[in-house]
Order: sequence, then structure tokens, then C-alpha cells
Amino acid sequence: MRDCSRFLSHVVRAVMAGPQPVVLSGPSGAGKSTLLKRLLQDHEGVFGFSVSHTTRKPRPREVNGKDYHFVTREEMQKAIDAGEFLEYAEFSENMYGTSKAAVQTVQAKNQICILDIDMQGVKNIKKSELKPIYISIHPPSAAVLEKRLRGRKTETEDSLQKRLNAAIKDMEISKEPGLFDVIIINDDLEEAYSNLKKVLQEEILKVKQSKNSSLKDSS
Ligand SMILES: Nc1nc2c(ncn2[C@@H]2O[C@H](COP(=O)(O)OP(=O)(O)O)[C@@H](O)[C@H]2O)c(=O)[nH]1
Ligand SMILES: Nc1ncnc2c1ncn2[C@@H]1O[C@H](COP(=O)(O)OP(=O)(O)O)[C@@H](O)[C@H]1O
Repeated sequence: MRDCSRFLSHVVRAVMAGPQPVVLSGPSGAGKSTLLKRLLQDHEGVFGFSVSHTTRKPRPREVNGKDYHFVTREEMQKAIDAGEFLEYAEFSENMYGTSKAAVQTVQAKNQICILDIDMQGVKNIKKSELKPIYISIHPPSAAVLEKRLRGRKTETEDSLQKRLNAAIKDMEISKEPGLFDVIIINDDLEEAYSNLKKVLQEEILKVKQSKNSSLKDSS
């Protein structure tokens, strides 16, 4: 009986939490933002981006509250100390973190929550209750990654080198069995996007069906 109620409480929690979240990881410059922006645009109302906090400076065209919550190190540390973060990490001399509120905001809308996080974030989320689908986006080679990062024109030589060093380490770690559910090579963008959609097809369908049935219920 106790087992049964425990099982039911798991089910209730799973239903209340909404669709299964998605973690997109992979080296800086692999194409995570490009792919996820497209996913969000093409599936309006299905996906919601978990807006992280960071201490790095905004890039041109980045919007506070949409791309990131841009904060000072003091503000971020205070919020971490107050237990407001699901995970956080130091990357290339800046802090990054997923607040509990960022994920809850998306889940409250019954959308698939997408987290764009680094490898330390992946390892910490593994210890949490979130249970997402783990996807790693890889470039076809280190040389292509460097070319793309340089082409993006967002980095100084110093931050570019830090990203490339982290990339080499992270791509090795991501081959660890069981760490990622899927690794997608982003060589041709169309092909990578189509592979990403295939992996998420089932969850997309579930969200669309649940939205349709709640529309019918309310009419
Ligand atoms: N752990 C963790 N990593 C994050 C978070 N937000 C972003 N990142 C990662 O931080 C790294 C740097 O991100 P960013 O400065 O936007 O550079 P970009 O990846 O080169 O566009 C990337 O690997 C992101 O996936 C977060 O909330 N938590
Ligand atoms: N398949 C691809 N082919 C060529 N360029 C790409 C491809 N995917 C992404 N890019 C470019 O590479 C750069 C890095 O992509 P971005 O999405 O910013 O990576 P990330 O978010 O993983 O750091 C951007 O300038 C983007 O336009």
C-alpha cells in the first residue's frame, strides 16, 4: 500500500512538473543558441527557454531577461547563498547559473523547458530532480569550432582561447557512456536541426496534444 502511494506521488509530481525538460550542452561555438532559437521560433508555445543568470557582459543584441539575466558577481552570490539556484558554474572567468524560478516559469506554462548549460551544469543537474533529456551539440572538428567562434566576433583572443580549451576537454568528457542521451554533430545546420527535431518529436507531440485537449475542454 505504501509502495502504491509512493508510486502515485511520483506520478502526480511528474504530471504537475509538465513535459520533460531538455538540456542542450556542448562546446561554446558548437551552435546551441542557433539551433535553440530556431526551435523556439518554429514551435511557438511548445518550448520555453530557461533564462540563466550570468556575470558576463551582454553582447550586442542580447536582451536582459531574455537571453540572460545579467547580474553582478555580488548579486549572483547572494542569490546562490539564498538557495535560489538549481545549479551554477564558473566558466571562462564568469558565473552562470539556472535559477529554480527560471525553470518553474517555463514549467508553469506547460512548455518543454530548454536549458543551455555547460558540462559542470550537466553534472550538477544529474544530481537534481529535473530528469531532462540530455543532448550534446558538437562541431564537426576543433578547427571548424575555432573558425565559427572567430566568425561570431563576440570574443577577445583571451576568452576565445579559454572557450577552445574548455571545448576540447568537454568533447572528451561527453563521450562518457550514459552522460548524454544523444550527441548531434552540427556540420550542416539543416541536417543538425532536423536531427534535433527528430529527437524531440515525441515530447513536441505530447505538448501539442495536451494543448489541443485543454482547448477542447475549455470550449
Ligand atoms: N552551468 C551553466 N552553464 C551555463 C548557463 N548558462 C549558460 N551556460 C554555459 O556557459 C557557457 C558560456 O555561455 P556564453 O557566455 O553565452 O557563450 P557561448 O556559449 O559561446 O555563446 C556555455 O557553455 C553555456 O552553455 C547556466 O545557467 N549554467
Ligand atoms: N551548421 C553551422 N554552419 C555554419 N555556421 C554555424 C553553424 N551553426 C552555427 N553556426 C555559427 O557558428 C557561430 C556559433 O554558434 P552559436 O549558436 O553562437 O554557438 P553556441 O551557442 O553553441 O556557443 C555563430 O556565428 C553561428 O551563426
